[in-house]
Amino acid sequence: MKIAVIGAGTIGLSWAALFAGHGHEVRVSDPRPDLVEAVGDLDVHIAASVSEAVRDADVVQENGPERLDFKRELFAKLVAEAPAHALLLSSSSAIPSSEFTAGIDGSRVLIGHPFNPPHVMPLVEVVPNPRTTEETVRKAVEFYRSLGRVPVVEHREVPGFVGNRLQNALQREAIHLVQEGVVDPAGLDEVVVNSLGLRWAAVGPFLGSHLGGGPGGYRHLATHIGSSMRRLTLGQPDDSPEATERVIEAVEKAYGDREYTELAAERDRKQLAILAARGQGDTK
Ligand SMILES: NC(=O)c1ccc[n+]([C@@H]2O[C@H](COP(=O)([O-])OP(=O)(O)OC[C@H]3O[C@@H](n4cnc5c(N)ncnc54)[C@H](O)[C@@H]3O)[C@@H](O)[C@H]2O)c1
Ligand SMILES: O=C(O)[C@@H](O)[C@@H](O)[C@H](O)[C@@H](O)CO
Repeated sequence: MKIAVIGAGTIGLSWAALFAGHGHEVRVSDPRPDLVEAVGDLDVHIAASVSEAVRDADVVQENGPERLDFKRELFAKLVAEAPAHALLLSSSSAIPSSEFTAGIDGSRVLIGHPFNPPHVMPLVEVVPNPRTTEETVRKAVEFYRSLGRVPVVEHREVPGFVGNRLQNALQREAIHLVQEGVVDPAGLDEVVVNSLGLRWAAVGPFLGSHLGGGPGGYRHLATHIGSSMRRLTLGQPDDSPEATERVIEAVEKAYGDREYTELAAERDRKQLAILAARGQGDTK
C-alpha cells in the first residue's frame, strides 16, 4: 500500500518505521528542518509537500501538532487532495475527529490513536465520527490488524477517548500524591510497575477485579470488598505553574541523569519481552 505520514515527530517516525517494516511504500511530509536526519535510514520517501505525500495514497496517518486549528486546516486539505478511496486517519490523543471535520466530508476520517511508540505498543483506538462510514471503520481495523496492532473500535466520541482518560485519571492522582509528599515520583513508579502495571499487562481492570473477588468474582468484590474503596476521596492536583514546576523538578531529579534514548530503549526492551510472553512478539 501507499501510505502518507503527515508529521514526522515522535509518533510519525514510529508509524513510518512500522509501515516501512511491513513493506509499504511510505511518503513522509514534515516542515522540520532536520527531517533528513530524523528519518535516518528508514526506508521511506521524503515528500516535498503534503500534496505530494498524499497524491496517490491509500492511507494517510496524520501526526501533526495536537492543535484543533492545525488539524482542521490539514484535514480540509486531505479531503480535497487525497484519492477518494484513501483512509484519512489521525493519531490525535484527545481531539475527536468530528471537531476537525465540521464543514468537510468526514466520511473517510477517523481517529487511529496509538500509544507511544506505535511500532511497539499494540493498541490503536479506532474512533469514528458520526459521519464515518462503516466501510471506513472496517478498512481501518483491517489495516491496523495487518500491521500486528490491536485495534479497539470505540462506540462514541469523547475527548481523550478511553486510553487517555484512564491515563489522565491515574496521572492526576499520581501528581496529587507527589504534591502531598506521600511518595516521590520514583517511588510512585515502583508502586505501579510492581503491582497495577504488572497485573494490567496480563489482565485488564475488570478481569483483575473479577479475580480479586475470589470465587465470588466481581460480584463479591463489588458488594463486599469494594465498599472501603468507594469511601476514598481522590485528590485534585494543584495545576498552578509553580506547583507544576515543582513536580517537573522532582521527576527530573528522579530520571534527569539518564539519556532519553537509553530510557526509551529499556522501556521498549521490557515491553517487547512482555508482548513475547503474551504471544504477541510479532507486533513490531
Ligand atoms: N507523543 C505521544 O506520546 C503521543 C502518543 C499518541 C498520539 N500522539 C498524538 O500524535 C500527534 C503527534 O504527536 P507527537 O508526540 O509525534 O508530536 P511531535 O511534536 O513530536 O511531532 C509533531 C510533528 O508535526 C510536525 N508538523 C508541524 N506542522 C506540520 C505540517 N503543517 N505538516 C506536517 N507536519 C507538521 C512538526 O514538525 C513535528 O515534527 C499529536 O496529535 C499527539 O496528540 C502523541
Ligand atoms: O501515552 C501515550 O502514548 C498516549 O496516551 C498519548 O496519546 C498521550 O499524548 C500521552 O503521551 C500524554 O498524555
